[in-house]
Amino acid sequence: ISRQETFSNFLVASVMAEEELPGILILDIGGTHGVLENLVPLLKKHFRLITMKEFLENKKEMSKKIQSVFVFECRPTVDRELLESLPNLKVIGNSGVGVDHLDLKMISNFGVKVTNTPHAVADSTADIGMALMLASARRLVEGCQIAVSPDTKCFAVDWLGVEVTRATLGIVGMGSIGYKVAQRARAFDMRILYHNRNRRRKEEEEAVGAHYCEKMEDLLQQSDFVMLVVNLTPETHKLIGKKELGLMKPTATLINISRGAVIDQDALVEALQNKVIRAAALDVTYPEPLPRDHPLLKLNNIIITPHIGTATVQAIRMMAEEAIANMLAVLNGQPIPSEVFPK
Ligand SMILES: O=C(O)[C@H](O)CO
Repeated sequence: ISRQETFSNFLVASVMAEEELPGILILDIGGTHGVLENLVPLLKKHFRLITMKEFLENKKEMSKKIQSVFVFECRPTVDRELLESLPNLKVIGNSGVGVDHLDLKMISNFGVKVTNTPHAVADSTADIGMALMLASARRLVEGCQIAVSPDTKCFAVDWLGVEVTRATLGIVGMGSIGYKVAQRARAFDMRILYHNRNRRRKEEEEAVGAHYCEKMEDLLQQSDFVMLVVNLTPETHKLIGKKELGLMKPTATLINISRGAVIDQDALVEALQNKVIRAAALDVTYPEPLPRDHPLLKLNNIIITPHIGTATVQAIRMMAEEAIANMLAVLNGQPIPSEVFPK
């Protein structure tokens, strides 16, 4: 069954009056430039939307109606105070795959389920990984700056890039996003290595021509491009530090599309300053955004994008659809497509 079909099974337009629909509270990071507003009609088919303003103005009545919280854009968190004020809350639908901003144990102690959207994010996040790899390899950002500067020199040999084609890509974290990256990298004739907690099935490895490295060190030593696609957990916090950067080739590029805290940023600054590695391309940092005087922003062998892995018209909508399907499944007592559990 295609992803779209799976979602639409759950997306039966509601025939209930707005008053009878389960109440949903939306948490967002603000400044969404109308993106969230575009999702409102979709949410309204299945839920009675309760805005934060409405909730705060009439807490007593509103809090009883809220059965779901929709966490838009992965970063706002749900704290104990909010959980204590929502006695009928059953589910937190996170739009996005990463749930490191949520305290899963605490939430589960309130009897509330958490769901995420691994399917909806996979293509767009894999695309941003490829985009960062290509942009860094071919020095696209510098190229743009040179093209618009008054003393443009075409074919400047002092800023040559490197080729992605036939290079070795090491994927750290071969979940659904990592696998999509491998599928794309195959089209570039890349040699693909991967490191994962669990080895993928033989057929899956063969389909993309990926070789398993039991030890991450082996992958780091051999790769021209290392792409980080792991979830942020206590085990992956600062997974890449001074020692790991030191194992990489001086010509290698580090790409991060997972979470900023997977890299020890101080060690990365040092490695980039001392040319321990060639370059880095990051869609994620900590904090986000970085303070304007952060040393990473002063380097010229780095590209940083502001966590835009899922910032496409299609992904945002699919994330909302997948989150809605999850939340409705919880509320209707059906099997939950993507539930996340505390470790
Ligand atoms: O976790 C994810 O899916 C993305 O980071 C969403 O922003």
